[in-house]
Amino acid sequence: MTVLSVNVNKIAVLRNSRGGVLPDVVEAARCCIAAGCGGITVHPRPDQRHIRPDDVRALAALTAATVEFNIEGNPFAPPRGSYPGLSALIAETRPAQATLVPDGDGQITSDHGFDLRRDGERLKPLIRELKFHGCRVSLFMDAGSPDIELAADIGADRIEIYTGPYAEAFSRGDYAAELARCADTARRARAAGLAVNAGHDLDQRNLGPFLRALPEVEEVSIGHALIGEALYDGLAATVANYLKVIAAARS
Ligand SMILES: CC(=O)[C@@H](O)[C@H](O)COP(=O)(O)O
Ligand SMILES: NCC(=O)COP(=O)(O)O
Repeated sequence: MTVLSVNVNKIAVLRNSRGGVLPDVVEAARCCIAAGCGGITVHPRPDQRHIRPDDVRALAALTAATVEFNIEGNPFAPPRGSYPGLSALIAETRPAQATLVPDGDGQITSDHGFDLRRDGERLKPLIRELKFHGCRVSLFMDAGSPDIELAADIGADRIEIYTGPYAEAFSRGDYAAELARCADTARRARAAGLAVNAGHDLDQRNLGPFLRALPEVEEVSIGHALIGEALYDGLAATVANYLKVIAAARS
């Protein structure tokens, strides 16, 4: 069954907007876990616009005996202030999975995958180090990328298909081509011995068609839409709704 990993970045956005401690990121994660999600995801960024290093530490403790913890980030981003760098944070907290994403600070969100012909050799030792810390390593990749097989060559365990273009096409009602591109990317990944994750802008409407077309997907990480929908329907009920969408797609 495809695992739902809830990204709680947006809880931290709301918390940081007032400079206090509420809403509590750990309490939100606890609620998602109690509702049945199989993982918690965070994307601590050097500018600490939302998830901070102490959030990562607290969530690592919460998830240690419950569900998978997935930390996303750019492994090339240098330490800044209390942000120790992705590798240091992972060495300290030992998450089940590290998802490497080539984001810069100037981006409002993730909007592209790796160019492994440019960055593959630089990533190799970092992937080795993360695996030494016991992490499964996933690389954020564009659907249709020519570099999928390279991800396996440099030691990654999984790819995460960037589903932003699919979600955008779905919202336009013209998504067959993007979905086929994602499905072909998943097929190539599996043929190269990689497992397949997926994420970005997935929601309760576009998730079902996506999963039906990609039976290989091991994990979807979903945050922005889920937290937004939870403002209307409640967090536990929204997580339960996503689990129903996943179960229906896999039945
Ligand atoms: C890699 C990915 O698609 C998500 O983790 C996205 O980066 C979320 O980051 P924000 O919550 O900062 O938009
Ligand atoms: N890897 C994708 C993720 O963690 C959440 O992305 P989004 O649902 O916030 O767009």
